[in-house]
Amino acid sequence: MMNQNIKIRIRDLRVAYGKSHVFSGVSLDIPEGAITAVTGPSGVGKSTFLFSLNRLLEAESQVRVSGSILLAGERGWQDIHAASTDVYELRRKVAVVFQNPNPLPMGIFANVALPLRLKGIGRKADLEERVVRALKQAHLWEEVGHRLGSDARTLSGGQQQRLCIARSLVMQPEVLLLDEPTSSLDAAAEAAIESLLLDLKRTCTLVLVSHSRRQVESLADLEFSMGQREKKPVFPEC
Ligand SMILES: Nc1ncnc2c1ncn2[C@@H]1O[C@H](COP(=O)(O)OP(=O)(O)OP(=O)(O)O)[C@@H](O)[C@H]1O
Repeated sequence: MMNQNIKIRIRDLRVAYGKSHVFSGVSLDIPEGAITAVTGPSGVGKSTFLFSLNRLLEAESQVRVSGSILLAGERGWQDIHAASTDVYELRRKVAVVFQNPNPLPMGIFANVALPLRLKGIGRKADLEERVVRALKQAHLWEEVGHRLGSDARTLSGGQQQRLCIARSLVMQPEVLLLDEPTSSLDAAAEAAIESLLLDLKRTCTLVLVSHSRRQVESLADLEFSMGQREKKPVFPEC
């Protein structure tokens, strides 16, 4: 049964790149401990919407975001755009997994341990305990536990994607944003990730951009379907 607590409350969200609006007036409650699928035609703004949820869009020049996004926490609602919000801490709580796996050119253990090391956690026993836990949560431990020093790029595509999920999980996020995480994978690797996502919703709130109707129907507790707006042509000056 779906937990009905709200984890993210979005009101009147609007995003534009320069003068071009991607979407406006988006209001949505994302339930805690559930999988919310974001669907819609190509170019409608699914990735843009997803990356607005942990302020990743701010890395883009010319982007304008308005409206409110509130994150539920132990001390009530946190406005993610408030001056008091630490953006690095926000991205620890609301982590992202991208479409293509992006392991760093280093060992399997080192990849997962990196966010901990960057945070100043360097004690060997702490690192080992947390990395093993994340690899187990990502359903990868059985396959890599005996070769933790191997270069992560020697893993298969599906294993690399689960490694990237482990690298996010090691910081114990509350929300995981997934941008078409299986689109570059074969059917077996896709099935492994899907079973992992179903497990993860026991500890995390998941927001999943997906183009696969089958995937949405088998995984999602809620679907947020973004509709295509009619766009007027804008010709460059010549
Ligand atoms: N950095 C950027 N600068 C300008 N326009 C951008 C930028 N990033 C995205 N856009 C535009 O914003 C719109 C939405 O893009 P977005 O990638 O969010 O769509 P999407 O629904 O995720 O697409 P797809 O399903 O193809 O991945 C598109 O028209 C795109 O061209």
